[in-house]
Amino acid sequence: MAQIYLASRSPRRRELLTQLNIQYDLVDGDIDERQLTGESATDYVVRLASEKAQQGWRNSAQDKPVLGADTIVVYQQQLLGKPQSQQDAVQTLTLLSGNKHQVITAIAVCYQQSIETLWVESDVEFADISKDEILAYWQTGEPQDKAGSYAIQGIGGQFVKRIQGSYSAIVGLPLYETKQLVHKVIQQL
Ligand SMILES: Cc1cn([C@H]2C[C@H](O)[C@@H](COP(=O)(O)OP(=O)(O)OP(=O)(O)O)O2)c(=O)[nH]c1=O
Repeated sequence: MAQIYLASRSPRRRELLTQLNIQYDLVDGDIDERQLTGESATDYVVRLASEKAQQGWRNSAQDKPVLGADTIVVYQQQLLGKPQSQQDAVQTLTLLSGNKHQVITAIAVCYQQSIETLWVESDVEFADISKDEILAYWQTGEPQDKAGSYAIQGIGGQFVKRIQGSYSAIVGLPLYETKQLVHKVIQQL
């Protein structure tokens, strides 16, 4: 029997949750992901995770907690989302090349009127990457649905020199923190 609902389309999040041995059913948590004017990166990512969990709650049978999550990539206060085009991805990866950026993942667990949230920030340092490498990477199809136009768990892993923080959070769900938060909410039921 499932213990929670997961409000996510992301195959990475499903795999990470399976790693925790948490049984889940899927529910639709689609929301409008636009950033509000003046909203900080952390406020934004926490709000999106919360809205996904709340939307999931509305779409569920409302008999189990709902987990939602969101991941963003930030370079010098600038939010680098999923690429809209090849040009967009080239621009993003050119900014990340040879520099350090942050990946922030927020999770939210919603049950009835209450919601618990947390966020995890990691630093990622990229090697220098050439325009040719960026173009070849775009051709693999991997950057398309990834925040910051790369996947550390895939081919993009070769661009990463160093990380400080949580590897699983960069992929999409911080394993340690997710386990703590889900168990805390389940115990309160
Ligand atoms: C930086 C980075 C991001 N990503 C992914 C994780 C997220 O799936 C995605 C960020 O987009 P999100 O909007 O957080 O998630 P999503 O749209 O894929 O899924 P859902 O909203 O349904 O839960 O980028 C990686 O897979 N690897 C990485 O190294």
